[in-house]
Amino acid sequence: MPRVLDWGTTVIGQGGPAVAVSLTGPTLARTRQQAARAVAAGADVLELRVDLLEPVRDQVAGAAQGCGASRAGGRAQEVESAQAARVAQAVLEAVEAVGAVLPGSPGSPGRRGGAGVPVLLTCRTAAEGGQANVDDAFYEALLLAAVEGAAGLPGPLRPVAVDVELERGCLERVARAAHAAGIDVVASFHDVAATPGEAVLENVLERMVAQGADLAKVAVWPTDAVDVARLLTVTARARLPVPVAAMSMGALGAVTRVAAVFGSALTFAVVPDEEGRAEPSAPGQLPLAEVRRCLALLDGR
Ligand SMILES: O=C1C[C@@](O)(C(=O)O)C[C@@H](O)[C@@H]1O
Repeated sequence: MPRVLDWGTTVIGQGGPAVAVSLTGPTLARTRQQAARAVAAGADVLELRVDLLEPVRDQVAGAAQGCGASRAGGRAQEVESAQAARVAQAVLEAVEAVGAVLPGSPGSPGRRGGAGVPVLLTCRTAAEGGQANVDDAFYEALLLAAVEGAAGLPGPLRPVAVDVELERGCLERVARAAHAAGIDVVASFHDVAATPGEAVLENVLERMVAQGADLAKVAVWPTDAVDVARLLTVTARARLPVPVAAMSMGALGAVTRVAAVFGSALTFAVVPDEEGRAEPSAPGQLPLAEVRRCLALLDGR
């Protein structure tokens, strides 16, 4: 049996998939509204997609310029980590802004307690379909600075987990720092163009575990139903010591977001805004209420 993750009000890896809602901004005010709506709609996890937030993107854009100039001047590393620290500061301000609107849950004190719905901190890189156009060294420096800063936040404001892309090459080092800070690690693999073969997907999951993942997550693009079936097969067969989350993107893959029997421990849904507009963080995400209904219908127990 894989380990169960205790994320305060949410348990991952037990009793069907937890439902996450991504906060996509782009302004901090909008992010706060999205958080409040998602909580009211019953989200189990809030994913803060900082790569989509204007204040963070502004800092990243400034950093890219600074790094280009510093490379020419030969002080690349020093300037890069100073820039990463500045971006991390913008990330932490967003974390605090969201944490401040979450209702407290007096029954669950402690490190993962106070704030009710747990927050997953994600900075998705451009190569994986996100907006953070940073190189691998910068990505690592940013995550390390963000984790270090997050460790200093009061428990109720602290993200319960940080997302780390396997293919950016820093999972093991970021996992070590995150664990020292009491923060779990969601290892991610994204293929926004295709669904790799079974052996590749299995290898991805194994590498995630070997490098310190607490949750192993893959999101891939299907070109036909066989791709979707393959992802579900890999998910169902996975025998890992940690929970697995797997989703096939787009309309074709939507079934993977609502079919609990294959064993995915986490699914992503949207909560429409006051005008009924949904802002998915990836194609194929369905409204939270429908996801809950499908999960109950297709429960399989
Ligand atoms: O990794 C994932 C899954 C996802 O890509 C999806 O397909 O729902 C959405 C992302 O925001 C999240 O970080």
